Amino acid sequence: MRSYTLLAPAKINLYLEIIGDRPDGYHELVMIMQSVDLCDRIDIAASSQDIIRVRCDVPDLPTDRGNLAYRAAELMTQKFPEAFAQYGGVDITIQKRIPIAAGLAGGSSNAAAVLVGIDLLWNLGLTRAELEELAAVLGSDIPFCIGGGTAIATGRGEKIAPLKGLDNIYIVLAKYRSLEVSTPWAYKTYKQQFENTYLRDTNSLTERAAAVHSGPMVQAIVHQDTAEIARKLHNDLEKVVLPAYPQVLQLRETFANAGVLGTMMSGSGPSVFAICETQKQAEEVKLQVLHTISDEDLQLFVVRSIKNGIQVTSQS
Ligand SMILES: C[C@](O)(CO)[C@H](O)COP(=O)(O)OP(=O)(O)OC[C@H]1O[C@@H](n2ccc(N)nc2=O)[C@H](O)[C@@H]1O
Ligand SMILES: Nc1ncnc2c1ncn2[C@@H]1O[C@H](COP(=O)(O)OP(=O)(O)OP(=O)(O)O)[C@@H](O)[C@H]1O
Repeated sequence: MRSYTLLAPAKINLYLEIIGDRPDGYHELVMIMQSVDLCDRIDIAASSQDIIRVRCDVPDLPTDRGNLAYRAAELMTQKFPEAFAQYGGVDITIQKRIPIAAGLAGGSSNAAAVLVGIDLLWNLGLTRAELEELAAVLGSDIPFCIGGGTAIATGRGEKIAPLKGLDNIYIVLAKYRSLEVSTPWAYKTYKQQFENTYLRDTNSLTERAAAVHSGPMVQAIVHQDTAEIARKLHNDLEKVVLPAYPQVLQLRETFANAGVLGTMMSGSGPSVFAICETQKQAEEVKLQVLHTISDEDLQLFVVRSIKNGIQVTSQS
């Protein structure tokens, strides 16, 4: 039976601006996404049974349709019934390293890895654009996770324009294990408070996205100017999450006091990341934050920006 091992990286949002809402209940966004080298491992193997089976080393995570990896495999069986009939089912094994419900797109990245893995397993030869289109059916963050690296994401987050990849930037990620923030809650609360700022016509939305595309954050990325990137970090969802979750605010302040180049919440939280000058500083900041907030519930990781999304590491 053929099998593939894939690495599914986490993402952070260097920039997240909510510019409008949509008839489908989602929001119009302009985001700048960045993959980091904190990865889950996904093993995908052809199965002698005509079923999808998901196994995961985190017992709390569902292994049925509640798991995004399962749903990605199910989508492939629906879209490519002939290949499913020819090759049979799939066994998916997930080893989690990315904190769950963290704003780091862990589940999204797992789903992206399953799409890429089944494309290989079934010899479908799908293009990046075709994989992104399938990914968008499953979730807004999943298309980015396919190609990863550094990219602008617009629409509800599913339209991806790659940017020049950043050379090693060292980042500290922090998350309280037991703290979760609901993404629908964050967007709903933002709408309740800031709907008056939403752009209403297509031209204004396009113009705003174009302005971000030629704006200071993208310029900083083009020039690989880490300090400037760190100064231009932005996330509109902080406006609703920080007041409601004092622990997230405390992480932001603790990082800032540790002298990092810049710090921001990722996605809808509750993870907070900090951009550091060097790997050495990142390691020191991690220790300093662990010392300042002496809480066993707090997880910290030193990670590095990477230029790729889903990667195949071995096949047999
Ligand atoms: C916060 C981010 O992680 C930033 O990258 C994403 O915007 C969220 O991406 P995601 O988790 O893949 O989101 P989805 O699974 O597509 O949507 C979850 C929920 O978030 C809200 N949502 C999401 C994306 C978007 N552009 N507008 C929204 O309002 C909707 O209530 C939706 O029901
Ligand atoms: N393979 C998976 N890995 C992690 N969570 C999953 C997975 N499949 C389903 N989930 C569910 O999805 C929810 C969100 O988890 P996930 O780790 O993807 O959040 P996130 O990092 O906030 O995602 P995003 O940044 O895309 O909003 C969790 O409540 C979890 O139960």
